[in-house]
Amino acid sequence: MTPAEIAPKDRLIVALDLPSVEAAEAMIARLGDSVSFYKIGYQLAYAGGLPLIGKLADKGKKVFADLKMHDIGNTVARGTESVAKLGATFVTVHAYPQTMKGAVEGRGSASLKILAVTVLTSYNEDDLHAAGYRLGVSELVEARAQQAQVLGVDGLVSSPEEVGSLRKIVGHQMTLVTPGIRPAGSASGDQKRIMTPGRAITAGADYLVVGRPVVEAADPKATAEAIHAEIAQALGA
Ligand SMILES: O=C(O)c1cc(=O)[nH]c(=O)n1[C@@H]1O[C@H](COP(=O)(O)O)[C@@H](O)[C@H]1O
Repeated sequence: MTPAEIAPKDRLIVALDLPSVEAAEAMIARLGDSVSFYKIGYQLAYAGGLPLIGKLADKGKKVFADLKMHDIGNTVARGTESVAKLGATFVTVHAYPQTMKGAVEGRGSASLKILAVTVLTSYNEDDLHAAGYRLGVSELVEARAQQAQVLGVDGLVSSPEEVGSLRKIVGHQMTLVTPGIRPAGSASGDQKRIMTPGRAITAGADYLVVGRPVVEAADPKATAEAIHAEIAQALGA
């Protein structure tokens, strides 16, 4: 499937940032058919949530295993080899050359797609500087995207602010996934580089990751459906 063929509703990835498998299953039941793609990250994975990947896949849902791996190349390669057996569609690694190379090697011929996290959406220029980087956000995102592309990584995670320039660099060869999504009026929380769903899609994102605005909403299903409508409108679908 080319990116242009992804249905508006399948472009929303709901982050199951919840404290237990029970809480995640209750949220999945509330969202029902409205959500087709889920993300399992630190909070749920470390609370016993990894088997949910296979369970969701068996029900026809897609799962993004947001494990943000970063270690010596061999460890990342062997870890990716294990993740590839869980049934996930995407897995994240941090966009360091050895890490990305290890993940691509460990994935081998499996269908799992490797996404490289460029610069976290909670970081701005000052945060990068404090972490010891000399490049600014857009320069570092672009440099890492170029390295990821050369190493055979499948997609990039960035804020929607960088998606336009990333598209120019990687074309449609790589999948662009953007967290830092905030429907108009919702709290930004710890996110610093944010956009509304409609603007992120217009900027060129393939998939939007949304956590708290959906899972903490009074009506998560209605909120997810409103995001779908905004995505469809932005696509002119
Ligand atoms: O890899 C990610 O998904 C990710 C990368 C990034 O740069 N920023 C970011 O927020 N995320 C994840 O996306 C989700 C965003 O959640 P909310 O801020 O609650 O919408 C969280 O699960 C984060 O771990």
